[in-house]
Amino acid sequence: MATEYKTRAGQPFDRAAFESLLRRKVFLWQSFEPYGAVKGLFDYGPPLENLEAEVINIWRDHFIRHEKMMALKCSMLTPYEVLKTSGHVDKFADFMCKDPKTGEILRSDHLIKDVIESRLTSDREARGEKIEETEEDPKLKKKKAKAAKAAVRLDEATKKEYEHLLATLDDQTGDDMGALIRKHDIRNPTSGNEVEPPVSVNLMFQTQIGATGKEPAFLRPETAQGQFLSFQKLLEFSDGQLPMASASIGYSFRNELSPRSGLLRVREFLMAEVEHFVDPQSGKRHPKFASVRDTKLPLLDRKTQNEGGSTPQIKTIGEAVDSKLVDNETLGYFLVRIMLFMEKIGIDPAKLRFRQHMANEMAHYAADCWDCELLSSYGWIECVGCADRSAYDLSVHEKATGTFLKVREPLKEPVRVEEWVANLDKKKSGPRLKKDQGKVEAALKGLSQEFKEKCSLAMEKEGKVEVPVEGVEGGKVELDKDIVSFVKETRMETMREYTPNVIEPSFGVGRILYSLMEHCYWTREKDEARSVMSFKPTIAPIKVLLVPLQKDSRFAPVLADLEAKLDDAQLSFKVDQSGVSIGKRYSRNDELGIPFGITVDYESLEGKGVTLRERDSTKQVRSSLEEILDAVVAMCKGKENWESVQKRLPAFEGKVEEE
Ligand SMILES: Nc1ncnc2c1ncn2[C@@H]1O[C@H](COP(=O)(O)OP(=O)(O)OP(=O)(O)O)[C@@H](O)[C@H]1O
Repeated sequence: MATEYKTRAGQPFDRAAFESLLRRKVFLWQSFEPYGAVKGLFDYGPPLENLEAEVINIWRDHFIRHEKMMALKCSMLTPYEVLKTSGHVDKFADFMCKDPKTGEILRSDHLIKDVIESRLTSDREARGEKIEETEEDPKLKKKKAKAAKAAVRLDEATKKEYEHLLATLDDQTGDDMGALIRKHDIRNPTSGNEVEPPVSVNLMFQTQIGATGKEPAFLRPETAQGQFLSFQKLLEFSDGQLPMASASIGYSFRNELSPRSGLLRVREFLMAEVEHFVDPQSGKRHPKFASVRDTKLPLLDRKTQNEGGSTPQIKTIGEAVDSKLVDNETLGYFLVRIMLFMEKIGIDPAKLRFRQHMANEMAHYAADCWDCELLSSYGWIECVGCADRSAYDLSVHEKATGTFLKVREPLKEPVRVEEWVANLDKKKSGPRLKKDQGKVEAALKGLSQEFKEKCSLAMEKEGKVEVPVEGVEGGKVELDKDIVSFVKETRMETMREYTPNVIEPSFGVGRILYSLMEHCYWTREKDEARSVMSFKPTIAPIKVLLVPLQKDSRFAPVLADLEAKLDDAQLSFKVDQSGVSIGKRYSRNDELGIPFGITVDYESLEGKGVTLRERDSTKQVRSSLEEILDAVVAMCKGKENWESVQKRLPAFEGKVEEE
């Protein structure tokens, strides 16, 4: 569906102009440009690198400090076995279709989405529907009229089917997508060729540790596994108390099949992930849920999507959790905290929604999953995944390694427990089982009560049993009554052991930064459009612009004083002493999103203060250097806003020189 994407000032968004600003002001560029650039890899220039640092600072404060999370830094290089156990080796894949004639590789869901969306656009053009608000542009008008002539009108049933298909695309398996491609004659849009059926391709970058090749490894595709494998240390650090949470900020790598949409789909990206461990018997309640209960969120649920809808309902998180729309309090608490974080950094609340995962989209072990999606000129994009991963990860790693990854908690009252146990006579079994001894021991421990009871009966009857054992030849071992016995034992239990469940908010920092830049971008309509990046003062990459009225060495002492004071206040600043007019200097720095400009003029030399200009309103106030600096520091630390500064400091009465 065509999204009428507008800037914060309500203007049609001009992506070409926006991208040109990003290039001109060196926010980012494709990596290794002199060698022809590599798709899906980007370098950040000073404005974006600083913006990222500011956003990360707020993330650390909002999550790690405020929620008392345990920050971790885990290795990016990950042994094969870890990711085999987690399921990534077998399942971390996307479906791709190959164009057999050109060799082009296309991601199956993107291919379907692009073709179906373009058919729907063509249908709207054929119906003469207005697609974007750029109708006034005569060139575009002409282009549209031409497109409308060539456009293909769909019948109502097909149109409905296409709309439903797009709303439910995330729910399709590889086979489903193959069937859709055949049914709707979906071809490679660039060549017009038919494509081969979807095949699954793993997205991890494989490598090896050491030179022998004996230790295969991957660059991690997420930071989570390192956090799970640090579980015991985390539990020790939190004095054995749950709930507890770890957090990690670091790079992840995915060999995306068709990187596109700039920073939205790249092959190397910064993630900020939280693993919140909770006792499942607590009903996954959150101690601070009451403080967020009445917060309203835009929630697009699974049912609405299944019916082809895309409009979220506004509900309080209290209502959503009470009605079980959101599975539990902890998940609900994090959805609210994610939204508050987004608002804190300056994301437009009208361009944010939470979308529930469809049944097939969710990992098989997940209890519930919601994505925080942000609207950009590319449509709604997942920027944070918030999943309830249940006990899956800790359980599989415990099973694979034999490491205890549970919580042990004293019971209020001892409980009498009757259970079947398998007793292995190690003296006798050692020489017979040899290297398999450990594996058999682990397998016997893992047998269910039911299976152990059956084994005891079989032993009595036949004197031997067959037990499944992972990692041995044939996958099973025959054991006779000489070396193993199955008996029912009664004991008093004083401790409870359980595997915590994990709620995981997972942030893609690059996607958030890109959306944020689009949300902050607008143009000042004057003789010609001038672009502005309205970054909040708290996150702006550079906080202050220092502009002497003219190139004149007499300004040097006041500038030096200002610089020292800004430095003392730990505020980043830029001095623009170039010969061009003040207005031009302001406007070219508006493109960098510098929120405040301090102008030093001849009156400043007589101790009559300096002028402070605010980027978005272009309004100015004048006061003593100390008062202006106090105001700037307060606004950059988020302690005061421009409205209140304007009330307490006199407006600048002189000529406001804007280009
Ligand atoms: N290729 C990528 N480029 C940039 N950010 C990404 C990429 N893949 C994932 N992310 C970010 O990491 C977050 C968590 O990853 P997750 O595994 O949930 O994503 P995903 O469901 O695989 O994303 P998608 O379906 O868009 O590929 C996402 O919400 C997103 O912000």
